[in-house]
Amino acid sequence: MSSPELKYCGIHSLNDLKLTSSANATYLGFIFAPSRRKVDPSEVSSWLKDVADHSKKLVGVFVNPSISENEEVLGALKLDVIQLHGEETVEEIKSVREHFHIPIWKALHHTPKTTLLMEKFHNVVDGFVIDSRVGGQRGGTGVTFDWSHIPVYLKLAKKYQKKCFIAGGITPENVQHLLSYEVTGIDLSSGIEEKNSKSLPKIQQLEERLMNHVHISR
Ligand SMILES: O=C(O)c1ccccc1N[C@@H]1O[C@H](COP(=O)(O)O)[C@@H](O)[C@H]1O
Repeated sequence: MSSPELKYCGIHSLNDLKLTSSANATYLGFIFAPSRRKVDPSEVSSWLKDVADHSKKLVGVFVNPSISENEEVLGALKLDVIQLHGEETVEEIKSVREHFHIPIWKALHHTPKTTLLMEKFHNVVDGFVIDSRVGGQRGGTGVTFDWSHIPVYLKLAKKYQKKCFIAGGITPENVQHLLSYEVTGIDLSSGIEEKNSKSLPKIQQLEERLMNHVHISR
């Protein structure tokens, strides 16, 4: 089994960026939507100049953005991926693709309709992020969904040759259980935070567990 791709999301300070840049995630995510983790693109751009390692892929998380909102962020920051975490339509996603020509991941909340939505969106996206639905919250909830549904999501993503990240409430404590589903991507924000900031001990604990799991599985 190969190691899942890792994304650390909700980086919202220079210190968060320093900690996550020197860790082992491939992707770092920034929230450009209403959230306590919302960041300003020009601020992120200045933080990036302060970190030694620029090799991470940068993901911008948006909720129902207008093209001009996307333009404002992409004008200040070179993003590698746009993550759409709202109720964007197929037509809106197509329009984002045509404007920006970078990979798009659609976040879908785990509900009885999620597989139908994967079928609906697969032609216009490069990947899916499956997250928990908690009331009206968009993401960053720190709550897991019923993981027994993960195999269905992975199978569908594989059929359509799309990336599939599992999000929502993943922590160093539960990641080993998650790995038993042979997930292809892990996306977490709250689970590596302490007092609302990214925590080095939590990142280290999570990565140790990921490494041990891969080692044991060989
Ligand atoms: O993190 C946020 O505040 C957020 C706000 C609006 C949309 C998405 C958001 N985060 C996404 O939520 C999951 C991670 O959540 P968790 O904290 O690990 O439970 C991830 O997809 C983030 O991109």
